[in-house]
Amino acid sequence: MMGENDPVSPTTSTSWPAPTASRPVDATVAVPGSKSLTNRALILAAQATGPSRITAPLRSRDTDLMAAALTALGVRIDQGPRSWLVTPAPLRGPAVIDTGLAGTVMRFFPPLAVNAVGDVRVDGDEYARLRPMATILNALRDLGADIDGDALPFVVHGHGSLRGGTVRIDASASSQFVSGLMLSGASYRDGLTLVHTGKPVPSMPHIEMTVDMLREVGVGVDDSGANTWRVEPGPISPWNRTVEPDLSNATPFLAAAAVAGGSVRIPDWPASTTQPGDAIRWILSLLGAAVDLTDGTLTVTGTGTLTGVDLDLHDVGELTPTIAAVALFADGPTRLRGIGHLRGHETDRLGAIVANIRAIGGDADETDDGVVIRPRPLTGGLWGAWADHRMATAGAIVGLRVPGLVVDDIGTTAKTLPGFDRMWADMLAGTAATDNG
Ligand SMILES: O=C(O)C1=C[C@@H](OP(=O)(O)O)[C@@H](O)[C@H](O)C1
Ligand SMILES: C=C(OP(=O)(O)O)C(=O)O
Repeated sequence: MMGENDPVSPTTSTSWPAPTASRPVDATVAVPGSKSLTNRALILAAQATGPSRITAPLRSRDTDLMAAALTALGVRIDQGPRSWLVTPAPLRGPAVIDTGLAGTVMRFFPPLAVNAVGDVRVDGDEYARLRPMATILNALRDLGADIDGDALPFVVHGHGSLRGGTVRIDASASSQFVSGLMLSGASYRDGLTLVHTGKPVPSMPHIEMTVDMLREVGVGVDDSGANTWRVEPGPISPWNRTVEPDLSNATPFLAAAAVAGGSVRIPDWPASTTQPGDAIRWILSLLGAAVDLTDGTLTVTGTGTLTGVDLDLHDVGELTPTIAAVALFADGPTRLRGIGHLRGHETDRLGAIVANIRAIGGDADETDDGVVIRPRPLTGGLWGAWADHRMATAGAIVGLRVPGLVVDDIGTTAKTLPGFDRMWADMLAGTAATDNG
C-alpha cells in the first residue's frame, strides 16, 4: 500500500562511463511495462466503479509519481510485486502533488483533480516548469474548472465535479493535451467534445492508445471525425489487464545490436499494439538492421551496414533520441523531420541532440522541425542527459562505439527505466536482463 508520505523514487545525479562493445552483443532483454499504458490505467482505475488489478505495471519515477498523486486524493493503491490493486474513493484535497518531469502526470492528472473537493497544488521539477501546460489548463477553465496558473506550479480549486461539454484547443504542441482531457472526460456531467484546431497533432498512436483504453473500460468514444473526439459521460469499468512491455524503452537495446553487431531479443513483443515503439521494427530495418518478429520475440541483428535515412517522426517522436544515436554510424546523412514539438519534451531534445553530437566531434544541425546528422569519426567526451532519460540512453548507444564517452547523469533513466545501467551491463555480458516488475 502506498501512503501519502512514502518517498517517490528520486533521480540521482550519477556520471557514467558508457561501456564500449568489445564484441557483438548476444542477449535477451526483458523490458518492464509501458509508462504510457501504466499511467493511463492508473487514471482510469481511479475513476472506476470498483477495484482494478493492474498486472505487470511499470515501476519507475513517472508511475510512482502518478500513484502518489492519486493516493494523495484518497485513492488506495496496494502495490504487490507483480500487480497493483487500485481501489477508487471520493477524491478530496487539500493535496500537494509532485509531477516530477512526467508529461503523463502533469497532463493526465489535473483533468481528474478538477473532480476533487478541495485545493490541489501541482508542481514539478525545474525543467517541468518549462513544459507547455497553458493549453490544457485553459481548456479545463473553458469546461468550468477553477484553476490558478498557466504553467507549473498551479492550483486546482476542486468543486467535486465539472460541467464539461465542448472545448476547442490547439494540441499541436503535445498529444497529451488530448489524451489527458479524454481520460477524465467520461466523469464530466456533459462528457467531453474536443476539437483540435491548428497544425497536426503529434504522436497520434498515443491518442489511439487513449481511445482504445477508454473503450476497454466501457466508455463511449467517437473518433470518426478529423480532429474531433467525443467522450460520452458514464461509468468506467475496472481495468483488469496486463501491461505490455514498454516498446520505446526496448529501443536502446535493439539499437545496440544494430550499432555493435550481434543480436538482441525482446520477449513478449505484442502482436498488435498502439505503442509507437512498435515502429522501431520498420525504422531499424530501413537503417539496415535485420528485424524478425516470431512467436512474440522481436530479434534485431546487426548486419554491419547502416544507411542514412530521411524520416518523418511526427507520429513517433519518442523514438528520436534512439534513432539519432544509430544514425551517427550510418554511411550517409540522416534527416529526422516533423518533430519540432520535441523542443517541449523533457528538455529541448533537438538542441540537446545537436549539442551532444558536436561535443564528441560530430556534425549535426537543427532544422525548423528536426535535425540533420552527418556521420563522421567521433571522439570521447561528455554526453549531457539534460534531465532526459532518453538522452541518457542515446548516450549509452553511442558509447558502444565511441571509447571515452561519459553520460553526465545516468540517474535520469529512473524516470521510466530504473536499473537501466545494470540492464545495459547484463546485455553486454550476454546474460538475460530481468524486468523490474
Ligand atoms: O500519451 C503519452 O503517453 C505520450 C505521448 C507523447 O507525448 P507528445 O505528444 O507530447 O510527444 C510521447 O512523446 C510521450 O512520451 C508519452
Ligand atoms: C516525451 C516523453 O515523456 P513524457 O511522458 O514526460 O512527455 C518520453 O518519455 O519520451
